[in-house]
Amino acid sequence: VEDEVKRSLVDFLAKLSKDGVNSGALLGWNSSSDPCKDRWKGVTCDARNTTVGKLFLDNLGLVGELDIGLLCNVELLADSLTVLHLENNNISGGISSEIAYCKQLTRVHLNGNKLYGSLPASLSMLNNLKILDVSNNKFFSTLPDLSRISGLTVFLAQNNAISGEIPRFDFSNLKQFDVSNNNLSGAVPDVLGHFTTASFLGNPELCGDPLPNKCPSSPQAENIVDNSKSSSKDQIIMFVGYLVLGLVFVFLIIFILCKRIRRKKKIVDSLPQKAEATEDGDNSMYKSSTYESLEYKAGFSKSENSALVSSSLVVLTSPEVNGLRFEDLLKAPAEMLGRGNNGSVYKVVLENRMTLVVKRIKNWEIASHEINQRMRRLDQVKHPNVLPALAFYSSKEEKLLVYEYQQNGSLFKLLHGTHAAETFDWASRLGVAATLAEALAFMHQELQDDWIAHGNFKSSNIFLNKNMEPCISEYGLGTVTTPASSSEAFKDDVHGFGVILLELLTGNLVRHNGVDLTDWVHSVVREEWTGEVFDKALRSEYASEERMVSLLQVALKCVNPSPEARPAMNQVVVMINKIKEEEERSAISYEP
Ligand SMILES: Nc1ncnc2c1ncn2[C@@H]1O[C@H](COP(=O)(O)OP(=O)(O)OP(=O)(O)O)[C@@H](O)[C@H]1O
Repeated sequence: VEDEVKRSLVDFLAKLSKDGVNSGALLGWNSSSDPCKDRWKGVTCDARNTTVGKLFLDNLGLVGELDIGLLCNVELLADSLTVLHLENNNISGGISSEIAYCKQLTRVHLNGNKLYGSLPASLSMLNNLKILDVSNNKFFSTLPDLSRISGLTVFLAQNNAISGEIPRFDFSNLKQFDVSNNNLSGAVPDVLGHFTTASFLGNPELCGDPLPNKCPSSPQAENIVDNSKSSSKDQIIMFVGYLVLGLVFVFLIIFILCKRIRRKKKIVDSLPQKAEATEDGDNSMYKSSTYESLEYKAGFSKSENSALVSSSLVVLTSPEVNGLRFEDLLKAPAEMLGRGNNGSVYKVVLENRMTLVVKRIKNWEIASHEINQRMRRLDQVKHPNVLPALAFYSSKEEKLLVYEYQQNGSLFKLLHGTHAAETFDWASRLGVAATLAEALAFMHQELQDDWIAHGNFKSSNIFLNKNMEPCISEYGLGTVTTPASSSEAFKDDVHGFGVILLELLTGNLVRHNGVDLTDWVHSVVREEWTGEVFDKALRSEYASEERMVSLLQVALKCVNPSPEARPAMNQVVVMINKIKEEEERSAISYEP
């Protein structure tokens, strides 16, 4: 490490003493040694020990003035420093605008000090910043506009004295945001439902959703109503203008309503007797005045329709749908749930209250007779954690699959939804991983010789059943039909399983801000900072960190870029069960 870097680090720490003693001496920082080779405490270097990457100086009781300039004005250090941790000390002073020169910073943790002044606008130049924690300090003045930093996922500034309005933030990307207990004022921006009252409380002059107090009507609007100075002529013109606009609007609504009622009447007339039979099931769609049939929703044309005759729907062996006819499906009220890569998905409520999901597959490049064969084979292989197809239809023009509707949603939603993660603890996540591994291994073993892999194994295809157990859906909808390509497809499933493990461990999306989850985890682990990958919601469960690391290792084996190097699913089961046993043993030994 260059002398200039050493000197600036020593000078930086010289301004921060511990119990009146130069903390440099305590941590072994002196210009005559090397921060990397001589392992200065709190310093992490690159793999070749030539540049300083991270400073961890948390909880050291450091007292003195923060001088960011000493770090960021030295080009060699500014170009390599990615992490600055100074949490929970007694440091005072402010953040100087020179912080912008430390362009590589990704994490800045300054919480729990006595820092004051304003947060400099130059923070917005830190393009790589992911986490900025300045909470529990004495910062005042206004918040800087950080909306340009697209990768910012955590912004914490609670418990300061910051004033002014909340500037723009990219709330769609932020995972944590807290500005509670400050002096902020004005309206809370649209947080897209990502954050609750807790993030904004304790700012008496802040108003609007999600806070309970509404904002007063805007001064502009008040002006229009109250402005006694505006001439009466202007007022008359404005009044007439509003009146005309209002009338046009009312006519437009009446016109649209009439059109809708006429259209709905046509559909209702074509439906069989219904709502009475659906007393306590999911009959909301029947009762709703806006439902439309699957036939209408999916837009089956008349010519196609005549080909869709009841005898052509193949009902598989599940007793729940015995005697289901195609007409029943087509006439049942339907709601589109989404459009995936392979086609559209509809929720359909039958007359007998059963709620089904109909998946309409586009461009499934498999011959109809092969689909027939495959679905019948899949029907013979039952596992409690695999959702079976209940029925299917396959013609040249249309391919439909019918599943039972799962009202508890997907694993994807559980992990990444608004109220995600907090209640999804480590033991449950490990349980989900073990159950899925066993179910997938079972299916692989049974269907190896039929060359039927899952084909699209991902968290949005895993659902939680009535008992909140994970169930694999859409097994066997891939396009593989040869033994050679099937072995690759089985390995793709293992990769998909590895990615699900990474989602369970990190709580992150498969692709976030253009960064692939697997690449990100690899890069963090390579830098020997494995603890950072785990979901914040799991970090309180320190006792289990060893098992989390073990599960991470299993995940990394599964996502190995080379398919041959990935383990088979039955090997994965053995590895995960071992981790589960260790977890159970440690849980017992922790019991009082
Ligand atoms: N059996 C089911 N029960 C409840 N919801 C379902 C069921 N199957 C699918 N869905 C929901 O329907 C929507 C669309 O499903 P789809 O499978 O097309 O999406 P996807 O998994 O993102 O894409 P694809 O599987 O085509 O790659 C999703 O919101 C999904 O949660």
